[in-house]
Amino acid sequence: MTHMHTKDVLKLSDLDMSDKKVLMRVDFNVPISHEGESHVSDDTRIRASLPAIEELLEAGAAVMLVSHLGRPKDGERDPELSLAPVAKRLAELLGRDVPLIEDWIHGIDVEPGQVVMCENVRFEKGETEDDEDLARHMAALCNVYVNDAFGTAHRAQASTSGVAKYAPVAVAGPLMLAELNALSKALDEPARPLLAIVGGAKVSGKLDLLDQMIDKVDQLIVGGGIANTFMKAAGLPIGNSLHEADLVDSAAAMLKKAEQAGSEIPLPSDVVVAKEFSADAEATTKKVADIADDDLILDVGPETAARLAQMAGGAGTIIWNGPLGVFEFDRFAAGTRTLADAIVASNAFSIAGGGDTVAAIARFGLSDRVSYISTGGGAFLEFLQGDTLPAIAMLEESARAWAAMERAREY
Ligand SMILES: Nc1ncnc2c1ncn2[C@@H]1O[C@H](COP(=O)(O)OP(=O)(O)O)[C@@H](O)[C@H]1O
Ligand SMILES: O=C(OP(=O)(O)O)[C@H](O)COP(=O)(O)O
Repeated sequence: MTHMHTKDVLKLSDLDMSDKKVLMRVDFNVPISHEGESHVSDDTRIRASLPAIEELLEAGAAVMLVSHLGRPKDGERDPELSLAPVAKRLAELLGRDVPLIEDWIHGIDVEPGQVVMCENVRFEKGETEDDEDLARHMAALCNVYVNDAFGTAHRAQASTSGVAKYAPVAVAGPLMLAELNALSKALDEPARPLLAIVGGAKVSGKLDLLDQMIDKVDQLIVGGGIANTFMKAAGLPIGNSLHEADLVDSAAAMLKKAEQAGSEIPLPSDVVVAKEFSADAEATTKKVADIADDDLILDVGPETAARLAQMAGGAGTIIWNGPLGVFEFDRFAAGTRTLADAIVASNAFSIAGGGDTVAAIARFGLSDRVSYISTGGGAFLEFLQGDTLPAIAMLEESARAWAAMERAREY
């Protein structure tokens, strides 16, 4: 289905990293709990980056880590989105100090064999717009830029794209390469039927991808805010639930397209609703027709969950990004849990990814039973479309420039 020739990018072992200042983009956009002292509630993405960090430190590099966390307003410092809990967790995992640098864009003091964490890159104005000036500042911090952030490879932003243009050289990290290889292999000739499950809260980014996906997969299950948008498109009541009003028309067009292609997108017949978005809100299970104007749909109901679980049981390959409901609240976790149980009990090759999806699977204790856990969610959905991800395109460009320079040296 998709092919990635990893020879087209440079990797860590292609360069001498000793005494080099290395700026490495990682995806530490992890779930944070603010109950008690703020802490990382799922560290999968941090652990996945340890091999790259350790390899660089062993090679004698000075390591500066850059990541975003959440979606602060461009250039605004939201204390709830500080990477402080992440730096703390990373320090525990590495067994060494990891200072968090608040003001880093104009220069960082870091010695070979040392690692520092830069504060949330989305606190810097222009990051999400791939601002050239910001990208140049980031590039000026380093001798080598490494991109190991597969989870953010679908974003063309200053720290994932622009910086690679201006840094002396840009290379792919080991997690980035491992993810691309594993997903290419798994999705090359998938066992059929191929089932995709797309749920969660990032409706606008993901719903757009479904149109092409309908042509590639045999079955599609939607959940979370995406399912709500489809329900509205089908004329069903959704009360006050999360959805994307601007995309209702395109959801309606997709329902029609799927029906014509003979691959129905099943919509919930029952749901679990609440009157407020909170862990101890009263949970009521009802038929879709009974949803009231002030209801929030926070999970699928048991009848729907059983139907979706049955679909998972019959699949040859399952691709899953995005929980079916608000699994962080126990009362609204049953739908996601039922589906996760069915996925791991099936004979399908299962691929699951995304910050929250992976956290849900870990919460249910099922991580070891999914065939492949990816650190990417939206990134692997975009990878599925078959186009080169923007961050990878930049690494390829840098590798071409590097090769040209090597040839010129031989002249
Ligand atoms: N019906 C719903 N209403 C509001 N939020 C939802 C609903 N269903 C799921 N969610 C939320 O979606 C979030 C995950 O969405 P998303 O970021 O798209 O997934 P991922 O991080 O796995 O890619 C979870 O925090 C979950 O609570
Ligand atoms: O968590 C991420 O994506 P995911 O929710 O699809 O797993 C990435 O860090 C990208 O974050 P963004 O969607 O705010 O750019």
